Amino acid sequence: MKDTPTPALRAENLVKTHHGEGAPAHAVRGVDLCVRQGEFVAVTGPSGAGKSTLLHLLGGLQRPDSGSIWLDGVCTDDYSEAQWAVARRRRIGVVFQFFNLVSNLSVADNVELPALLAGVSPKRARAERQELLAELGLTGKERSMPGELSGGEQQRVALARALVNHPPLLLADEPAGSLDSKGTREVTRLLSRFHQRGQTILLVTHDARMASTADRVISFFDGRIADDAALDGSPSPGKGISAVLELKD
Ligand SMILES: Nc1ncnc2c1ncn2[C@@H]1O[C@H](COP(=O)(O)OP(=O)(O)OP(=O)(O)O)[C@@H](O)[C@H]1O
Repeated sequence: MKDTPTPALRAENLVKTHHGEGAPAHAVRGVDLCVRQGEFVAVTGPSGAGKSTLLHLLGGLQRPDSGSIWLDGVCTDDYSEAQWAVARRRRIGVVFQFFNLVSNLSVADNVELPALLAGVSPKRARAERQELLAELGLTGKERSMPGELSGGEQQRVALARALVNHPPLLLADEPAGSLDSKGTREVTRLLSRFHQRGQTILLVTHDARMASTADRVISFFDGRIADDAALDGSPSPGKGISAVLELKD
């Protein structure tokens, strides 16, 4: 019998309701998800569907009301904030729409920081940073401050920072959402390149062209997976729209 490889990420029956000023927002309403090692999954769907909330849950940036998440087969149910922080340093890279770089640190320091926090030697952190910045076309920008860079350059720095510790999983929340078409093409190309080298990626995007570069596109609607399609035509690994319609009947 063949062994099934451990998924990079698995979620079971995730539920999250936000309690803000108005009525509660049922952002994620019972999501099951499995992402294979090396898979590139895009999550699309209308504004307010719950995509960002899902990504925040998967990265431990928000806690689900119920449900479980496994990273590389390890259940995170009992993770403390500190354990999630360590996971985000070593196992999960995260990039956001607005880059979230530390504005008073240089490009080099922004990229090296997660490596140093993970206990990597300064020499090794410098070498990793140099290699990634070269790969991302940012050689010569090491001493620049984030505010001196274009949006596309800042997002490439954010990608370098997210990948400096070689995390097995990259979560990207609208990474091109504040970029022009050139910046969007750049980020799309880079994600594809990292994916081709084996990086597991979960990408939230409104951009259909960007989503089409993934192996698999999940359509999110009203807090649920409405469709889950492998783009190469192989059988879908998750629920399809029919399952959701059945659920609603
Ligand atoms: N911190 C919060 N407090 C209260 N409500 C929230 C919070 N975050 C999200 N929501 C609500 O939860 C729902 C899902 O939001 P979410 O940002 O996850 O959707 P989305 O699909 O990512 O939307 P967009 O594409 O516009 O970013 C929305 O109704 C939103 O208003």
